[in-house]
Amino acid sequence: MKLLQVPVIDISAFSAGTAEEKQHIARQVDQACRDIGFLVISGHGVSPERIADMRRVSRAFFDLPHAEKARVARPAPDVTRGYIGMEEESVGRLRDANAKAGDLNESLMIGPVDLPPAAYAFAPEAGKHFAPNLWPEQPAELREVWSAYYREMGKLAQTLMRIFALGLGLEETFFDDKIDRHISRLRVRNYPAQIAQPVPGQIRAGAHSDYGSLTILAAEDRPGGLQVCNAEGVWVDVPIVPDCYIINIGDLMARWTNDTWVSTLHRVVNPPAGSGEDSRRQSLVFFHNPNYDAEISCIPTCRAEGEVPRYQPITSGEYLRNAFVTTQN
Ligand SMILES: O=C(O)CCC(=O)C(=O)O
Ligand SMILES: [Fe+2]
Repeated sequence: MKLLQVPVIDISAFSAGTAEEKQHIARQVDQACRDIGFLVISGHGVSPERIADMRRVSRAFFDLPHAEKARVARPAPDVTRGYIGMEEESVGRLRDANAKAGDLNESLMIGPVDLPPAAYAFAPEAGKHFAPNLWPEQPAELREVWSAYYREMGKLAQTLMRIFALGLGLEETFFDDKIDRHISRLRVRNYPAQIAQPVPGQIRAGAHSDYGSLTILAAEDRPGGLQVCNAEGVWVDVPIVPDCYIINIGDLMARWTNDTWVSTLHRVVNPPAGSGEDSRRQSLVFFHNPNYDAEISCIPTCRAEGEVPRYQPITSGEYLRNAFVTTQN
């Protein structure tokens, strides 16, 4: 039986657990990634204070006047840094070229906070993946709080990639050297309360799949939330469990696994009309991406002997650049 709802999985025993405990976690994660592409994790080890700090400084940023936020506006469509205003993006465009309505959220985004050696970070093949971050002047503590969170997400992603490796029948460390210079992005999305009615077809975030290896999302339980399209084509709500993260895999991971795992369509719907101020919602989203030069070619355990892989090898950096430029208005 395929999972049709997003499962909650406790990963706390992974780091110091027995081989059997690790396998148990990895098998549950493998099933979630095969069937629905999403899971909720408890026992991730990130402190509630760290998450609360992120929420607080990010909210203060979004409360600034537009002109102040625009000082760190994203410099170009393929430079995934800085501020993107309301309706400046339509994430639905990656799957549907006709998705025109702008998404009803604004966001701020950073990339790596600790650079590898310059010869690697600024090699021609690196493209803009190590472009400098654009730090707002206010609130003054944002830089420190976001940097610490970025580092912590990098560590949690490594643990998750180890669980993934075991789940895929690989050595636990299979992904380690492919993600040790990861080009991940941390993005906070602010979904303002909806006072005016959206135009027909316009929602908080259009139906899309994520691009990279995995996403770590701290969402809020507010009217107008996250839904995923399950294997029967039904939109189901993702449960918001206190102190848990929502994890999903992205297109690059699906490709890596030869579509053994699914990168699932998801969207953020509008709150019911009249929800008022209570419907303001903030998401902390960490998009984990492998090193730009990691070759994404069919993982050996993901195809039968003699079977031809579905996709050509491609580097992570090239794959991601193509995805970024498709969705910007
Ligand atoms: O805000 C959310 O719950 C999801 C956001 C999302 O899907 C994304 O940023 O890719
Ligand atoms: Fe997403």
